[in-house]
Amino acid sequence: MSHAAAPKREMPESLAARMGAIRLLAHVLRDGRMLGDGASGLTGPAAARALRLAGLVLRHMGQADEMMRAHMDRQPAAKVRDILRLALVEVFVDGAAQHGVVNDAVAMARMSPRTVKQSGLVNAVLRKMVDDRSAWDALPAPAMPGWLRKPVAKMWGQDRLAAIEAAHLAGAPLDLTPQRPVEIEGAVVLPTGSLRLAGGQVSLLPGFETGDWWVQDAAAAMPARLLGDVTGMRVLDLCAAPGGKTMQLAAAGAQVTALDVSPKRMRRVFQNLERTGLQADVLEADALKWSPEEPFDAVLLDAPCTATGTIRRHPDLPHLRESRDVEALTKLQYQLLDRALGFVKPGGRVVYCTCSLLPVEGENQIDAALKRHPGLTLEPADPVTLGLPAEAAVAQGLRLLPDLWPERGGMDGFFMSVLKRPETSA
Ligand SMILES: C[S@@+](CC[C@H](N)C(=O)[O-])C[C@H]1O[C@@H](n2cnc3c(N)ncnc32)[C@H](O)[C@@H]1O
Repeated sequence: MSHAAAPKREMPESLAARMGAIRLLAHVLRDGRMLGDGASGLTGPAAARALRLAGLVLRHMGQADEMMRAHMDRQPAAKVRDILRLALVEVFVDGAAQHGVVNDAVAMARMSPRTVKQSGLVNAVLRKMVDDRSAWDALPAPAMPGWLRKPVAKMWGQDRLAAIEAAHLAGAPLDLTPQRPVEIEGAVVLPTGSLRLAGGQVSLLPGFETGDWWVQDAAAAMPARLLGDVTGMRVLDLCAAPGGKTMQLAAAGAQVTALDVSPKRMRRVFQNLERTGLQADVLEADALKWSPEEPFDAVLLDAPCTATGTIRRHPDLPHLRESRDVEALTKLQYQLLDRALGFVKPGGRVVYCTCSLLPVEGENQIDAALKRHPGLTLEPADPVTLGLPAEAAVAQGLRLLPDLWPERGGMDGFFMSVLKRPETSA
């Protein structure tokens, strides 16, 4: 007797995306890797959906875990926990239909020998939890980890902290820095000159192939602008990759040297320059060891930092960073700042910036540098002439926070300052 092979049934996209989201959660929470580098194992719309779901879980994980603690005596194994987290967030935050979510959660638990025994538990506990909306609604709003909340609340107060955390939940729009006028349907021109879109596939937008613009948050586009007219100036972009600020400076007419220590990230600088047709001298070097043959007119130092100003677009960050990262980063920042100050001519300017919410990576670095270097001065930075809210002005420069421009969709957290070397060496 011959048997015809059973036709292979295609997995529905919703289940494939949920499985992809579970893989992404393991990638972040257990492997300590960043979201968004293809770890879902999917492509196309299912990959995008998996990424969105994993991001949603990472944003609301505190609430999901609290809900599980209230309904379960013992916490299940890591993968089962992720399956339950995803289901809770899909039902309570994303508004997904309960039965589909529960069925897929049970199906996912059954798929692996390590979790199959817990599929009954997933079914029973999930049915109870998804029926308990009032318990979910009573949970406190998602919050940043304590090591981040404390310094933010101390510096800007509880109300500002709550507004920043709300901005993180709202996510981020897509901002573009144009180098020439470009028409993109649905794009709004921000007061700072960036173009803002709700989202979309970047490579399909008009002007991508021709390099008319590059993706850059409106806040990230501000540090290079602090140098004013750079036409013909020799500017060093220190810590340059992937090259957002290099492109801005080159487009503004500077003779740019772009330096970064990471070969992988440097490839992005080359690709970006090639696509936009802009020019810069590109150097792969460690700024702590390298020295220029001739000092520069200006240096822009976009120092490595906790990147906590970008949590809106990177919900994995609070799960990947720890308070102990801060000490090593602040040390590297002041070393890099001292190097940058040594790379400019007497009277030359150094823009120091970080995409961090933490004053120790921003305001405090400038206070300390002014103490370390007698004769070093602060140059004024006026937010209003750049199109920013007046409240962005602080003693050390400009402080941008994610809750600024709430009606326009916010901006990344950023700190920036302009320092001027004395005309004569002390
Ligand atoms: C915040 S990112 C720079 C973003 C970039 N300025 C832009 O606008 O696209 C910080 C960069 O510092 C680089 N970096 C870290 N330590 C460095 C060092 N010792 N020397 C040179 N670059 C370094 C990292 O490789 C990373 O690309």
